[in-house]
Amino acid sequence: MRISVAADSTDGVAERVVSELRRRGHEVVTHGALGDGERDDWAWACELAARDVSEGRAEQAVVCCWTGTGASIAANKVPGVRAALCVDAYTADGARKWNDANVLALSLRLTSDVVLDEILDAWLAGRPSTDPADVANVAHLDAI
Ligand SMILES: O=C(CO)[C@H](O)[C@H](O)COP(=O)(O)O
Repeated sequence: MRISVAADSTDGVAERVVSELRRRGHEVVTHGALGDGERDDWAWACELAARDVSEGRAEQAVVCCWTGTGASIAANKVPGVRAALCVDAYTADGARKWNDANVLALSLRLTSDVVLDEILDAWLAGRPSTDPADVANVAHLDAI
């Protein structure tokens, strides 16, 4: 899968996100501090990754900032993006299952290497629920 990754810093797990995704066989596009001379402020970097998803250049994205909050807010401003700030495997699994999230937001501060691996395992294995109530909730997001 083609996955766009953005971060406002290379602190913490940002570079590990890229290496882990590549190790698992994914094609990774990078933005912000991980990119090549792009503006690395979180709002700009995370917008670029979210636009990759929205405009079909990537199937999913991972956006990172110190708290993860700004990254998720920026990504969620982009039409068609459902970004979820995930702190563990449970929230990552739920984000894929119940929210059909297409952008994973991470806190560089909170996410240890071990927790990152668990989040990526759950996120990449996760599939959207086909329960009609879940499908209706996700469909309503476009109407809000
Ligand atoms: O968590 C963040 C935004 O939600 C940023 O990473 C945090 O504000 C630090 O940014 P900067 O290094 O530019 O001061």
